Amino acid sequence: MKIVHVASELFPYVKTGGLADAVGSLCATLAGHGHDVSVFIPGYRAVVDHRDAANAEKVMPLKIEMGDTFMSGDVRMFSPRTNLKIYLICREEFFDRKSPYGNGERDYEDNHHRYIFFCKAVAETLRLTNMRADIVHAHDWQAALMPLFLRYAERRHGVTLTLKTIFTIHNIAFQGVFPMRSFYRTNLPEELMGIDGVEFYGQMSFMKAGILFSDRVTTVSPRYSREIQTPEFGCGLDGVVGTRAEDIVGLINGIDTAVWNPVSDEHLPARYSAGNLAGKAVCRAELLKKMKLEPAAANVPVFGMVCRLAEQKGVQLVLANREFFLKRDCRLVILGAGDRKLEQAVRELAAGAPGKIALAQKLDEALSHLVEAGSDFFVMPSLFEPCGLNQMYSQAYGTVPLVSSVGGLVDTVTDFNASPDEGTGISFDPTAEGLGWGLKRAAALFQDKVTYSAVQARGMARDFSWQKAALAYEQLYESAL
Ligand SMILES: Nc1ncnc2c1ncn2[C@@H]1O[C@H](COP(=O)(O)OP(=O)(O)O[C@H]2O[C@H](CO)[C@@H](O)[C@H](O)[C@H]2O)[C@@H](O)[C@H]1O
Repeated sequence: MKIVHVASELFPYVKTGGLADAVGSLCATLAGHGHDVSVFIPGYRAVVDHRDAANAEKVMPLKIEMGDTFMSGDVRMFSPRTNLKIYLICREEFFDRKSPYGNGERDYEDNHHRYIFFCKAVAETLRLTNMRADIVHAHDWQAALMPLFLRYAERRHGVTLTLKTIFTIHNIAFQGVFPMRSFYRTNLPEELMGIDGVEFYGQMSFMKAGILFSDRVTTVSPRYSREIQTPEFGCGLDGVVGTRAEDIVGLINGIDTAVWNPVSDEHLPARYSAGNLAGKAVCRAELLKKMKLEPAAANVPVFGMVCRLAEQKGVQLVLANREFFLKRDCRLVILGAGDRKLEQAVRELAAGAPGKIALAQKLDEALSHLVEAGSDFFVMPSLFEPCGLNQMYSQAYGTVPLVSSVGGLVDTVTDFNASPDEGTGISFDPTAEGLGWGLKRAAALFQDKVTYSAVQARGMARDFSWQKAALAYEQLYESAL
């Protein structure tokens, strides 16, 4: 199949979160299965500067209609492996910036123009290169206008650009909602400004367009596909999602076992497997040392957390349970950055318990591997979680995950109290009390080494590979065609 992916992030070129991992691994796996895969991403500074892009071929210049004006840019392409081509939509004014979406304090004010340009440029490239895709698969709000632009370009030019369009919701909390006055930049028919189009409470919603106008919609876990049809999790789009109930399917993400594998992980000071966990103890000691924490005896649990410091990730629930960490003999390592208030609160928590609690307030891919490997428990008390990746990394690394029972966390972690013979982790309600209860159960479990080892071993034996996960996408593409 000729498959085109359109996304704002792609590991290892640009990553702010799980979207990059998911798109990167899915595309690489599909290419490995023999499909002809092209991925379009914006030519952000980090991507253009990446060594793989150094010899990118200039495909063509672009002139994109943006309302009553034309904006120029260019398309570059490189191929990091057989069957996989990465296309960069470049326009310095839009994408040559330090980070993809904002300056850390606020989002860029022209994000709507940037991603309208991006999507239009992808449609134009497909047309001018005569790519004739079987499937165009767009991810999240930044690519959500793809189905509309493709179908209108086809109508306007009398061509077929793709047979089917797929839209994946990685996180419905980020919708790309902008003032309706930006609609004129799309050059789409005015009737689309209404309630049956992109209108969302008087504004324009990119994500709504993706949900309504793609041939199929997917979410990144079965549970989340049901949750977002309810007011509690739908972020105002539950009604819109409900209209596509027949066409929506939840496909669980996988993990890239070439990158996330304790047997071969190059970021670790020692490697290990389910059969020989000696290396895990080395990683644990190294993690504590690196984070300037006191060494911990074998019966003192090390809790790890890696995430965007955002409400979604339940950081405030950890803060609400500060007494647990302060009073018990344990260690807590948090790697994360994001919301300024949460950063400040976690910094204060760590400052109040030197030697016991540490925060690394940055994005650090290598350290994230060490936290996964060196912790005994991974803390993930998300308020909502479309899929979540770290709970899967944790199981692969023999680190027992503590997760709230929402979204993909329900689909990927089995609670050991509820299922003593199958449990791979600890789950609880997404509340401060829920996490408190989970932490107490973790502390008790850690003293029972036989049960802890059994839970750990079952997690390590699970197959979360993309080899398996990508099959579901291949079946979806085939059934859509
Ligand atoms: N400070 C830091 N340093 C290094 N690495 C860091 C980091 N902070 C986070 N990460 C990494 O970023 C990724 C986060 O992935 P998640 O899937 O858990 O969440 P995210 O909410 O970003 O993704 C959204 O999309 C994905 C993909 O579909 C869904 O799984 C998820 O539920 C949804 O919210 C992991 O690889 C993690 O290790």
